[in-house]
Amino acid sequence: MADEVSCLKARLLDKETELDVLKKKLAQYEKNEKPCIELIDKVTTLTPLESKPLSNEDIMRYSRQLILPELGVRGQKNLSQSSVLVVGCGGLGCPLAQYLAAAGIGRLGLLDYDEVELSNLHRQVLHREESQGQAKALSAATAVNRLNSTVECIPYNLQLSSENALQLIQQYDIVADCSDNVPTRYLVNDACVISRKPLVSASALRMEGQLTVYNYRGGPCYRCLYPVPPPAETVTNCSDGGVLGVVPGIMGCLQALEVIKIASGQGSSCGQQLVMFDALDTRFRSIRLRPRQPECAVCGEKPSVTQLVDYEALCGSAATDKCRRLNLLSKDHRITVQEYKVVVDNASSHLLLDVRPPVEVDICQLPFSLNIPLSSLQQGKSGHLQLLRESISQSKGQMSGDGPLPVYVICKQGNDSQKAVQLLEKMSTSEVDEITVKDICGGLMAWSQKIDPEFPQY
Ligand SMILES: Nc1ncnc2c1ncn2[C@@H]1O[C@H](COP(=O)(O)OP(=O)(O)OP(=O)(O)O)[C@@H](O)[C@H]1O
Ligand SMILES: [Zn+2]
Repeated sequence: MADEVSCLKARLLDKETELDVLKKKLAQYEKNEKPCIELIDKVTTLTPLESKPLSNEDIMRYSRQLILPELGVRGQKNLSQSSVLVVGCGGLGCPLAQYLAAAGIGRLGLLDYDEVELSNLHRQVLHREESQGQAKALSAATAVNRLNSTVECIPYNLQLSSENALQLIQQYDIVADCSDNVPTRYLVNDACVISRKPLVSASALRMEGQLTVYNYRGGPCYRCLYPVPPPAETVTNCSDGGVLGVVPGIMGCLQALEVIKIASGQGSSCGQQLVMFDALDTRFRSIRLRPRQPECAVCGEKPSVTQLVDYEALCGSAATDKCRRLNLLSKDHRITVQEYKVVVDNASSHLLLDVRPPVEVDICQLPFSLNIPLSSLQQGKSGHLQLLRESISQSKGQMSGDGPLPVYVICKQGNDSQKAVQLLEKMSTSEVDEITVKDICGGLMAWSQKIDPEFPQY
């Protein structure tokens, strides 16, 4: 009888515990359904993080890393008292924020001015299909909060600029650059040097990635290595060059690793080192970087940059424009997609030259276009030049009048096509003398947006 009673009591206790867990879970789901995270559109003043002992829940949650001698209780507590500002919640920022939150970082500032798009989802793994159109900072913060609600998450729907960077960065212990443009890289660097914060920086493009920690323990800053910005037209981003989603995933994880080592107190070994990842060969290489440069404009002995400057002017490119529109040609060397549509509708004689690489032509193309990639024109590939000459004389033969043959050059967004126009103009063959060359502004993406909505966007 007594056995029976204690057995029933034990079963009841089990059921009650199960019920409790289910109730807690339900409450959590209900809480997460609501947008419980507040999006911030200006820099606010943060209170310092408190030092707290690890709770039993913390001990259980972090148990698998707590027992690592490299981390231990001291390292875990250091993590929980550290704050990290993530600049950019894209391909790098998503995996970085995810692992920092999972590891128990104290405070995460998630900064991005942009909104989630369908073409982000193959690599920006915190965002979901339902988050399309939502601010990336909010979408990332919601996902992070679902993963670890004990992490204080601050989503900034802001563009990092010379006006707000110092005030923001000064409030964080470590900064992670997960942005995708050169002006922001210089801005983040200078703000970190001026605020004396370590900068964990990574990049990923196509099938390659790079990682370095700048301004750390006397090591170089970004400007020590790259004192002068590259010419704007030589810089490629993911929407121009493409990227395999897992590559920023790997680089963002490496960034998380370095942040965790710095925040926990173990220290990073990348302070004067560039780690390069080649995804094609699945190989990492590491090179030692030159040390801090005494003549560096920002961290040198007599710095000329002591406050933030105009980084878009410095780099000759915008910090927000994802399509980075180049402006290499005068107006009379360009036509709009609407003007080109009139040419097509009137069946006026012309040659349409598509200078995209074949891999993009495979995705979509306008009928009757001649495809010669910009790279082939630049390399002066004889087969391709011959093809161009033949196409010009063929189209010229079909012309009714005597004037030069109009050649319209198109690419994805209207940058490469401008370079091609410049190249064709420099060519001094007699065939080229018989043509007028113009770039189609905004390229095929403008065609899709303004002329033919059925034409795919990519
Ligand atoms: N100055 C800045 N302030 C805030 N966020 C920035 C700044 N510069 C870049 N970013 C953000 O950094 C992120 C970089 O990530 P990534 O290159 O993967 O994304 P993307 O710009 O969405 O890519 P895509 O070029 O394919 O559209 C972007 O979300 C971008 O909005
Ligand atoms: Zn420097």
